[in-house]
Amino acid sequence: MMDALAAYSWFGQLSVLVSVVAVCWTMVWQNLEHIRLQQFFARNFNRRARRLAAMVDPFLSVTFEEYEGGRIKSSDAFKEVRSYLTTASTRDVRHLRAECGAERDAADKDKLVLSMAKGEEVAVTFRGATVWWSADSTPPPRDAIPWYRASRSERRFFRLEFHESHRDLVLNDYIPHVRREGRAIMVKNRQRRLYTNIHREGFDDGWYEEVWTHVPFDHPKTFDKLAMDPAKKKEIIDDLEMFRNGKKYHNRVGKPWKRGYLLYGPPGTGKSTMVAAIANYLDYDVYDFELTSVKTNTELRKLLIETKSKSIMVFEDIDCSLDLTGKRKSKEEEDKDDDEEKSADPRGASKKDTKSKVTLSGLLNFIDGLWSACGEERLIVFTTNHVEKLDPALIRTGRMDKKIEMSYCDAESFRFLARMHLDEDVEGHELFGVTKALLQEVNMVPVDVGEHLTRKSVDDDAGSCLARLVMALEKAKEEAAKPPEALQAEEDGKGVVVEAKDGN
Ligand SMILES: Nc1ncnc2c1ncn2[C@@H]1O[C@H](COP(=O)(O)OP(=O)(O)OP(=O)(O)O)[C@@H](O)[C@H]1O
Ligand SMILES: [Mg+2]
Repeated sequence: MMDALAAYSWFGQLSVLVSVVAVCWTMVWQNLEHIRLQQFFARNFNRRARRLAAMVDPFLSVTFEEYEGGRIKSSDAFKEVRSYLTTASTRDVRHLRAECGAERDAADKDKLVLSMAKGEEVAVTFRGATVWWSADSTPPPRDAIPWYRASRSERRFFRLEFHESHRDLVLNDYIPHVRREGRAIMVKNRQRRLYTNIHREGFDDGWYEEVWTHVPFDHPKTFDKLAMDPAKKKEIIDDLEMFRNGKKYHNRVGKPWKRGYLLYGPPGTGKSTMVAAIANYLDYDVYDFELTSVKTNTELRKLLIETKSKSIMVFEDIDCSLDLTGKRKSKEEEDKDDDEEKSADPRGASKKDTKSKVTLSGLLNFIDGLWSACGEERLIVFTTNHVEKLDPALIRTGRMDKKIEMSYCDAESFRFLARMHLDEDVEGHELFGVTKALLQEVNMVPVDVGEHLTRKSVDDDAGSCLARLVMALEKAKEEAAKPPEALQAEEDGKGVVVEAKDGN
């Protein structure tokens, strides 16, 4: 009994002692050196845990995700890795993805650009070290923003795995090497594209919607096939050259690297052709904005975000696409319009829904608002037949930096077109001088001059083509002499642009 009591009292003292030590320890831990002590223990524990992990799994990995951070633009590193793997992966991988590449010559026509498919893995040896690449994806987040394409698609990524002993080699040398190689392959395989924002029926499966659809861009027109004043042509080429090499300049003055071109003139004077020549000269993609298919300013901005650098954004016949003749609407007026449309009779809804609500201010913001600075090296080109209809704000310097008038065929352009279409020097021909003289008196657009100079049968030669052109010009001259009402009626019937020169 005594022993039991003694043991009980001993345990009681021990528990008091333990409690005191615990309280003291807590005080010391929390108040005195607690930060350093915690770090000391944590460090020691982590180091041991890492050593243990390294013994079990000595491999490290780097992930290259398609969309980083805010997921607004796909990552350059991802694209570079994908291109790099087109060559690195094709030998060992069993499942490949095939895409068409650039067609530089006939031999390239049948070639495909191959890359590894999802779920595949490939080993690559770099300076004696073996690394492994794999391609995979994760499903999109449940809270994806419904309208935003990138957030609705699966999140693709490449994973690079390597042994810990190659850490410095991989991070300092191999990854930069992959990026360089990837960029070089991208340039080699790049196929220029013509994009349109007109949606294709049945292509939006409700899950993955592209705002732009594209076809390969292979327009044959170049500057040396475009008839215009040689000095003017040189000026444009010089301007494009300065723009292309203007990275440093734009950085220095703090300007977004973009430039606006306004091409104006009568139908058939080569405005669209000039866009093709510029795209071919700069080797840029072309985004053809069909504004009548863009329903709101937000949609217009979305299209802008999805365009790539080194591209031309074209707005053809801008005066027809939007009502730009009126003054800019105030915010209240725009809101009122919105409310009216929302409360509109449902029977009229389909008609209202198809109407573009892009406003002038939306377009002005597109050209030089904050969002216009995302991406670089981009030309914005407007074409119009009626420059006088455009709001001055739209074409002021800074928005449209270069204004190019495309005009009727003059003597120099005629010489150029005759040589190009007839493939021979016709300056010595007796009808050459006659045609030149008639072109001084009558306005004819290059498309019509070219059409008359085109051989229509195997029996056609330079003489018969020139004779046809002379006849057309003489007819036009006669028509020009008629009263304006009669002339208008005939023009409407023919659809050919013929115009009397001033004073004739
Ligand atoms: N200056 C030119 N040099 C060479 N070809 C030309 C020129 N102008 C027009 N053409 C030829 O005429 C055709 C029509 O030209 P284009 O479509 O570029 O005219 P446009 O000014 O854009 O007309 P629109 O205002 O109706 O859109 C093209 O096939 C083009 O080859
Ligand atoms: Mg055109």
